Amino acid sequence: MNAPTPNMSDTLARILADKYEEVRERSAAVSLHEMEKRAAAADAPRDFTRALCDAVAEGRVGLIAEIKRASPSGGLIRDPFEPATIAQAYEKAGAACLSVLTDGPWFQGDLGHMVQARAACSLPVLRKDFMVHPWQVFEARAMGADAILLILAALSDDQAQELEDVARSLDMAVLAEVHDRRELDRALGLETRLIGVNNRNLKTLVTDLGTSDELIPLIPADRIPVGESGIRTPDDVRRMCRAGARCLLVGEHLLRQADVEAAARELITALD
Ligand SMILES: O=P(O)(O)OC[C@@H](O)[C@@H](O)c1c[nH]c2ccccc12
Repeated sequence: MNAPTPNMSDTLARILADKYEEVRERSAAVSLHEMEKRAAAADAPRDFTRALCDAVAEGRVGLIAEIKRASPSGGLIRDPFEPATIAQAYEKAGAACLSVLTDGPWFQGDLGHMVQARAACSLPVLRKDFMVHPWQVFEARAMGADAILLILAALSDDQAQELEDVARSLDMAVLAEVHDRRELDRALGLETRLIGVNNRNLKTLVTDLGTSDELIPLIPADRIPVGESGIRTPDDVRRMCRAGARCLLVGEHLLRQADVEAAARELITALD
């Protein structure tokens, strides 16, 4: 388990260097075998992909609403920060799924936030973290996660395949995230139908909705495109929809509003 060589001006590389270290420490404290047992004993997963498809079939935006306290680009985003209350607001607004940041050093996230959010509602929940080792996938399921994110820019083909296989063996959904054509081609080699196009470049942290305009039309019809990051307005939602994505992952804009529920509803109903 070797971290890619960090180029210190590259944010993703720096995050990954910390993540490999974290996984090394945590998997020394709890063995892979023990984590597998905990995953097998967890509550049944909620169907993440189905929740998105149902929303779209009903004419809504399939919103994956994100819960995070902070981010490297946005700084402290919400304070006070109450994952359970936010989860309930998103559910009331009609969100299809949740995404909860669990990375500590860079997002002030915690697996506890995910546990609190999931317990407070009936929505399927994605563990948003930098997954590099099967141990983390078992840990995610053990703590209740219904889906994981696989960031192609952070993984070799073999790693992505191995992590997808573990997730599938646990009946979890996989959101494969890309931000250029090469990564898209690699993601299409996986079995998952959920292909996320991240408008944020994880090296520079700059967002550009043009990334979705370019890549979403290239996604085959048997997959489910998800537009990710930098989406703020009903116009942005319609733009993603014109590109071909009716499923969207939105965080910062919603979390900066006093009335999270109204803000989520505004985006979910933007196609009406
Ligand atoms: O807060 P935003 O700009 O609405 O973006 C949400 C989500 O797409 C973003 O948090 C994200 C997408 N891919 C990631 C990978 C790691 C960390 C975070 C992310």
